[in-house]
Amino acid sequence: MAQAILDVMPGASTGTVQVSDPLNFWAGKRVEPRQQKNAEPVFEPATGDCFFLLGSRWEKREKIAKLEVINNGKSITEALVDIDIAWQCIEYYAGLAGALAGQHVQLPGGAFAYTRREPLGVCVGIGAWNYPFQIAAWKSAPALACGNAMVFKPSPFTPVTAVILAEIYKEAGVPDGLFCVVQGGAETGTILCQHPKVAKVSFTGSVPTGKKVMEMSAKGVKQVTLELGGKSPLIIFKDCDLENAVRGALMANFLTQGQVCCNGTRVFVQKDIMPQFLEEVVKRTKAILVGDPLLDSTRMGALINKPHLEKVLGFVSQAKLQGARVLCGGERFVPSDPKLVNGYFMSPCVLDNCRDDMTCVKEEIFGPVMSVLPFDTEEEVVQRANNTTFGLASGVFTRDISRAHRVAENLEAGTCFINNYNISPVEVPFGGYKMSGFGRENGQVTIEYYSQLKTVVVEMGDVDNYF
Ligand SMILES: NC(=O)C1=CN([C@@H]2O[C@H](COP(=O)(O)OP(=O)(O)OC[C@H]3O[C@@H](n4cnc5c(N)ncnc54)[C@H](O)[C@@H]3O)[C@@H](O)[C@H]2O)C=CC1
Ligand SMILES: C[N+](C)(C)CCCC(=O)O
Repeated sequence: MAQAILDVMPGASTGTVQVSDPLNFWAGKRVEPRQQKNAEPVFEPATGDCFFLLGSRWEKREKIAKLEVINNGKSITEALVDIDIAWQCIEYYAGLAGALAGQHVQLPGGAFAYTRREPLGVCVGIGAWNYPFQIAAWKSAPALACGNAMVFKPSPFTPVTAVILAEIYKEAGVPDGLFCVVQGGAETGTILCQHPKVAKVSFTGSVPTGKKVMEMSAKGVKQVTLELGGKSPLIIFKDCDLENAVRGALMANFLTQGQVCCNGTRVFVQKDIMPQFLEEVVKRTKAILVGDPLLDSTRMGALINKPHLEKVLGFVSQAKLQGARVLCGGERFVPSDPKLVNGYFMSPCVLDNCRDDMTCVKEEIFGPVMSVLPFDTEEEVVQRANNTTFGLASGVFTRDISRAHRVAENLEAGTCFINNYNISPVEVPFGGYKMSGFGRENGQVTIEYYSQLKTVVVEMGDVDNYF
């Protein structure tokens, strides 16, 4: 089954593919053309081509990415990466499915026990709108690999691409009902969390909703994974490679229009290098091309909706009132293309003169707004970095290897990036400390969150009876 799912995931072409094709994850392997296995190809009348059964995987990748752009507003460049991360995730858990194993435990007198890793049953996935396809893959791939069924509810703001994932699974031969998508908002989510036949809920979203999901799940003693918000620190020491630190700060703040839970939005910069850092980061931020997210040249698309754009702009206004200085951006952006004039675009913003007690530094903005804060010493910055109820991610830029690992150890966060930020290889666990949630996605450990362990105890002799 896992192999069948991979056969229809985007990324690789059908037929024999060239080893030299760096974009092809099946490089060098023979992949059976899908139409040989399925006699009923589905044609797309609008374009005349056959999307799911005949189009090369490479074309599918592009089409799903375009749908994700329309779904979410992020740039096509980022959407393509999201689709790649999704198939990599499915490939990874497809591989792990065959590696699920128990333990054999020898007991006295020839008796022994063994453990079996068993599915939980029906798992519910509830997604946020910022990575719609990727979140659906991050939740469903380990769930299905562990033998569970999943009912997935995307955010009502981004209902489209989770359905495409369901179609891919179906085409691969996943039985009806094993991965279902239900649409809806809070009411639908509530029904799913309260349903007596649901064994587990994996939720990605805000802290307030996460608390509700946990409360509802507690009533049915359901397992929960919570991937919630963040206000992550990025610490830049004066001994860093400044060029890379600036790149890291941009990666930490401006992906998906800044609507990323693990973003490093509190950028602590050691005072000695503050002027150089600000000059470079502002220059680079001003150069970010905002506009039509379907164009290859665009680097930042539109925010998710009008109320959210207004909320983010409101954070910038409040920051100004509280004494922050806007070094660039922070305004509604109207592209010259007439068809985009009503879009929810804003110019990416760098705030200087920030203090730890400002709202922009304390609260999750979930938009393209970087707050820069000066610091003097390592001890001081670690204490300030940890002074938050969140704990999703963190980052440190330094050339001092001892310092890097010492800081990583002392930061209260589920991830610490050293000399990089916001990369997410499927092999490594992702999840929060403190109010950013618990449980993990990605990595081998996620198997633990989608399976349960049965112990089987085997007696080889007589029963030792006390009565
Ligand atoms: N840690 C992580 O991996 C991520 C966390 N987030 C967080 O998500 C937030 C933004 O996403 P939103 O979609 O606005 O969050 P949200 O919490 O409003 O909604 C998330 C999902 O929960 C559903 N929902 C809403 N009320 C519910 C209820 N009472 N019961 C069950 N489900 C319910 C929504 O329909 C949606 O599918 C940000 O705060 C961000 O930090 C976003 C992406 C990733
Ligand atoms: C892919 N990455 C690391 C940029 C973000 C993933 C977490 C999220 O869903 O916001």
